[in-house]
Amino acid sequence: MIRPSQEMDRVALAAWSISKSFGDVQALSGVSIDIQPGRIHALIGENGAGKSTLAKILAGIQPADRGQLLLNDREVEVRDRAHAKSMGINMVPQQLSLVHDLSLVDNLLLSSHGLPARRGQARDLLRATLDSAGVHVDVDIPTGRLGLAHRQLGEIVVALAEGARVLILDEPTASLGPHEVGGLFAHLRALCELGAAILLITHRIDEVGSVADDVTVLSHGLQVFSGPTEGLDSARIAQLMVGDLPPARERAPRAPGAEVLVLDAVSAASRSDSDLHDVSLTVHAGEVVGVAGVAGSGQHLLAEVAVGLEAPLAGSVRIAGREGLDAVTALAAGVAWIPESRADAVVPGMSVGANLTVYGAAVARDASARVAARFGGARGAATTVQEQVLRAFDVRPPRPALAAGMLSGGNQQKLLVARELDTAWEGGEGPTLVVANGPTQGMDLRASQAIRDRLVAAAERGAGVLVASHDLDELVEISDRIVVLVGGRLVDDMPAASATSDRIGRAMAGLSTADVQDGDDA
Ligand SMILES: Nc1ncnc2c1ncn2[C@@H]1O[C@H](COP(=O)(O)OP(=O)(O)OP(=O)(O)O)[C@@H](O)[C@H]1O
Repeated sequence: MIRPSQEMDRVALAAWSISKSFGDVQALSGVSIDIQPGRIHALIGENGAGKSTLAKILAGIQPADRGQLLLNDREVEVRDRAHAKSMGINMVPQQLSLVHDLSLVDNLLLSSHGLPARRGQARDLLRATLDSAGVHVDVDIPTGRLGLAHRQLGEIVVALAEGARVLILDEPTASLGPHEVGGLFAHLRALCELGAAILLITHRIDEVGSVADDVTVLSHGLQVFSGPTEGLDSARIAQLMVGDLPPARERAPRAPGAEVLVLDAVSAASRSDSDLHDVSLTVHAGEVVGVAGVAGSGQHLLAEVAVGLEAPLAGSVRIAGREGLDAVTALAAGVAWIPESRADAVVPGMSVGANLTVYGAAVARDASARVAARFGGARGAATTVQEQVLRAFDVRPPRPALAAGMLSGGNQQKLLVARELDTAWEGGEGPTLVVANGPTQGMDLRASQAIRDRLVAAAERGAGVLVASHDLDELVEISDRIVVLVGGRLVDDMPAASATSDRIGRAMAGLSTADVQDGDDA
């Protein structure tokens, strides 16, 4: 539990009537927010609503076109990020900013521009912050070797070591499981009690009710609500955010077909996840297999093995009937790949249209395959076709010529899903196998539902679908079977009909599920 030993200076940050546009996109129009010390303020809204833009303005990363910022009721001009940090305002961005090859100590040296000036000082400062925070994270190993939850905490601890009093957290829980989320919130609440002011950007409505004291809801750059959460239930918050949702897609009955993915006694080694031990798993055509597990249980590595990005140390992997496929060949052969981090599959400097034509995972791993066209010339051809695909997947704005990095995080994810799951390109032929790791992370309610529907539709068209998610309700909704990973071993394999969040949760915790099966499911 984060327990700094001393009370912090109490800093209140407010923004009044902030507007910001990018070309003809009005990202924010007259938005106001009041972030008070000792309180957690949630900032929510659909993908592209303007949350990250507002957060970046508060943190001095981007200037507003109009509006005022007030620190403890005094108007301030936040010149840049370093200036914001000097006033105690710091932001942990959506894509974590720690350099993976560097330790927390070196990351602190890097981000604090030489203050502290020497490694020894930086280490002392971090250790003191960690000690007072009651968090145990190795400050000397490369942060890429830390689990995701520890990296997230590491970012926060680095921000605290830099003197943060107002902490802006852009979707810190998007890739964490329920257990890690609970731990993180306990830390945040403890920080609040010592006087920190916290702005929490999230898509998880349940978090707003359970952890936030205040909430601001944005929609299309406009503020539709700002005030205490007291008296607001989840349904009302969801309605404020996205209006009324269409019902989930009806499932058409389908019989499992041929084997499209077979892992036979696979063991594999990971740098940042659990190693896999003796994993055997088959996915058939027409079947959705869900993978559950607390963060770092091996689902990341399992997904990478399933698309040929990681070779097993022992055992065999057969993708679409072929053994020993590398990722580039597998992707070209009709495997759709939605990795855990969209940064591994969307190239921000390339246009949205060009991103529709490249290999996903190969982008990050293999520079020589960087612009390998997966669909020959067909995809590159017609801008109008690209526009149609972007609209079909609700990518906003649907402009092929825009650099992909200009899209909001959620819209980049929609772009990735469009590239991997759209079928129009290939004359209606969908992928043979879909491997998706956390496909709805950071997506709003409507977009999450649309992605789930697309995955089920892919299975209905005959693809085998392997999907890992921390959202257990999501797995129960779309899967035919759910397997559970604990420490890199498959410990359970249950038909969806007998899977409840409770039963999966017990299996994830390494508890017996037999009694749940008999009793609690009823
Ligand atoms: N640098 C930029 N250049 C052009 N447009 C931008 C830029 N940054 C943001 N936008 C646009 O501003 C709008 C708001 O984006 P923002 O990233 O703030 O949304 P968000 O609410 O954080 O979305 P998400 O939940 O998907 O992360 C979007 O339409 C986005 O495309």
